Amino acid sequence: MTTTFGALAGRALTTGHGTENDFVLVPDPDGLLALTAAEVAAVCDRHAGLGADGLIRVVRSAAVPEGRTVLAEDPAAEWFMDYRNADGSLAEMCGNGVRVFVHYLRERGLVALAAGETVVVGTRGGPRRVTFDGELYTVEMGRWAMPGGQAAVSAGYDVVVGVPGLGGPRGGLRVTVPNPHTVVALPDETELAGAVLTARPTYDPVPPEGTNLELVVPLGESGGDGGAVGRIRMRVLERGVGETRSCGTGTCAAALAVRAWAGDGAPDAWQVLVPGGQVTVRVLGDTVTLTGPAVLTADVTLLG
Ligand SMILES: N[C@@H](CCC[C@H](N)C(=O)O)C(=O)O
Repeated sequence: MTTTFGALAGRALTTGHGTENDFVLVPDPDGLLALTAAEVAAVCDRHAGLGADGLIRVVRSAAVPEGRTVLAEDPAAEWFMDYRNADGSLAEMCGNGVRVFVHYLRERGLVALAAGETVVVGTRGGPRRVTFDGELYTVEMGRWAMPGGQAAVSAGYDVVVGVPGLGGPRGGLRVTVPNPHTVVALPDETELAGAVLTARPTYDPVPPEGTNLELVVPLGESGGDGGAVGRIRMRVLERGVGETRSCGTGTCAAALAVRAWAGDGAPDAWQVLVPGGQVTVRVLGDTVTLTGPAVLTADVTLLG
């Protein structure tokens, strides 16, 4: 029986997760690996491979063209997160993955990052500043956008989404962070639980770059010393993966959509509850931050 791990066979890899959105980390500091989509899909396969929602190649920015583009914008971005979805497709950004990536760099001594310090890393979405507080990582996720603009927010939606199990089409709001998301609000957790995310949803119009889909239930707001905090329950269907237990960029999109729907006076801070845990999203004008945990689970070697 042969495997399809190709260049990844025999290599020392590490697994980890951020709120149970799980990844295989592949060290390739000098950018010598030419990974194919088939190899990535084989490693991420949950039955015939290691199993993961995505693969992250850990490479010096200077060693790959996309990393050199980031370095031109921010020379401090020594390391580049080369993120691939489980089907081998590329994505602009991974909010849970970037925390796990920085945790890996710190644990392996590839960056010095004490509590309270910040590191800049490269991603396809541009440079990202990540701060370690001694326990959690906060990622400055960059600029967000709603492609449908104020008209979509006022209407409440700019895409009609058909989700199996929901019994009829729903309105969705597009949000880019900068990868594409469509957020659909549901009235309660019973309806959320009834959505079937193993079957393909329909979109009208069809998003040209594909989309991640977040189903959200707003759970209200509570006051606190730092101001009001909103809470959201979320399930996610990731582009290039399937249903996952968390999606960092998706939690940002969810918070941004619910905040926009709530209108003036809505909180800037949001706790987003996902099947794999919870993260905090803070909206800072036209940018957003994401705070959450990162865990490494195993060092493994794939057999050839
Ligand atoms: N899980 C990620 C998002 C990964 C990329 C996404 N599937 C896409 O194709 O846009 C996250 O934590 O943000």
